Amino acid sequence: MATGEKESSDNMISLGWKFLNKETFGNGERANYVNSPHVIAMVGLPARGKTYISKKLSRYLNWIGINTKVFNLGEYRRHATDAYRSHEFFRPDNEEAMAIRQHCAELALEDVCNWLENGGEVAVFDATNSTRDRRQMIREIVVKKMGYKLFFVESVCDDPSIIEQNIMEVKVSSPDYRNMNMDEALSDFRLRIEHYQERYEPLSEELEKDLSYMKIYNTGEKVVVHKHEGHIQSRIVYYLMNIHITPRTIYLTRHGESEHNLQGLIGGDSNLSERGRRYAQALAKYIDEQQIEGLRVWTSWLKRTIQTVADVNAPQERWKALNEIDAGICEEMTYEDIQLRFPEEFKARDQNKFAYRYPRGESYEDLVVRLEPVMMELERQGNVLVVSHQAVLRCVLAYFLDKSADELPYLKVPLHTIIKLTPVAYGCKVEHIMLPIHAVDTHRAKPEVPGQLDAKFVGKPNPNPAEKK
Ligand SMILES: O=P(O)(O)OC[C@H]1O[C@@](CO)(OP(=O)(O)O)[C@@H](O)[C@@H]1O
Repeated sequence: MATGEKESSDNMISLGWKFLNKETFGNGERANYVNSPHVIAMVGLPARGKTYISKKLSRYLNWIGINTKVFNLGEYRRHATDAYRSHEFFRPDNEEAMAIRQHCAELALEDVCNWLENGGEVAVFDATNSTRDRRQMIREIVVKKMGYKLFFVESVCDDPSIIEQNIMEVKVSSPDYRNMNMDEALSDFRLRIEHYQERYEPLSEELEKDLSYMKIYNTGEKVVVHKHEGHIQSRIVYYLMNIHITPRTIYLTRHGESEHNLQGLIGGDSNLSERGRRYAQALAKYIDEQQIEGLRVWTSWLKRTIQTVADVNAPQERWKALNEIDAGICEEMTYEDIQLRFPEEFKARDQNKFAYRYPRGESYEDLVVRLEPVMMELERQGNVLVVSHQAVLRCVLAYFLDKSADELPYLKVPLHTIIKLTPVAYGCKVEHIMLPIHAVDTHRAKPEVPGQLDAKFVGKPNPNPAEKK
């Protein structure tokens, strides 16, 4: 069987809906599951979390292989008008400013269309789009002229504490307020909201019955979905129903050093090494000291992760989906074994590590598909410690840190290190906590010449490599 093929029809099941529009994987291209380009247009008053939703949604869609880009109208406006001229600029009766704002919206939509014409799949139009006229204009261009799908996402929020938090976290540090002190910026921003409020027309079931949209009230307290169409829109609705903004922390770590790690063997299901066991104890102590409220612990089904959390005092769940990448015919070999026995395979992996699928095994791309339900559940949870493996945690990190498919398989996830992720504003704060127990380094950087192996991995061929499993 040629590299990249998977032998059975369970392929269709395991890779699920990705197969709707594309037959092959492992060929260097990512899945293409968008039939026609989509525009997701945000709706809502300022400080309702539209940019947060846009960025988060775009990160998720890119991670699952849908080429997505955010177009933020505020940036076009800042570009068109050299400096921010106070809330007055947003008064509905300011005709000069209105003309500039209309022009900026047209420019942004032009860029949206150009981008979608050139291979983009989903464009997120991050603007207030708070009047029916504006939404009509978007519909004329996006649906009638270009023939794309259009889906509105409205964020409705009347909880003053959420609005206040949003203003403090992101608005006062906006480039608009570069030359203003915080109090001035705050009161200016509140007046800006009032100007929008004068003309704000929420999406209406009676008056805009032909539009496809979803409305999210108070960051998810209630959700209304109207005429959503097709696969992508269902995914978006499902995703946005699962996310929350309650502060929490996610801790990621690989298992302690394993016996296989010591021997340079990939995959398998070995026990922890002596140093690995010491890491397990140190991890339990660290977690205990942190006093993390409501912590849950997730591991894979493999012995090395389960042993790593043996002394961690918190409820535990095992996820098969967190198991390490299946290296197929290369399981329990060293990189050197693979280079010697399957040189073409070894080289092919270096040429496109994300898409490369081990014969009878998996690719990183497969891993992302397998991990999608885990990430969705992670979005719903509070504090979680995820104990998994090098390849799996690269995929998890790429999701949180918005890394591309090219960067993903080379992200560094060293042994005996806790990676602490805390959501902040539009992204994630990352801290690396290295516990002081030495471990081997299993990271293989992208070689300059595909198939090349650096000294670190040479000289320990496995005397008894596993035959095909
Ligand atoms: O994709 P590469 O860089 O080969 O890394 C994945 C490999 O990392 C290893 C260690 O070499 O992970 P882990 O020890 O976390 O289970 C292998 O099991 C796995 O095949």
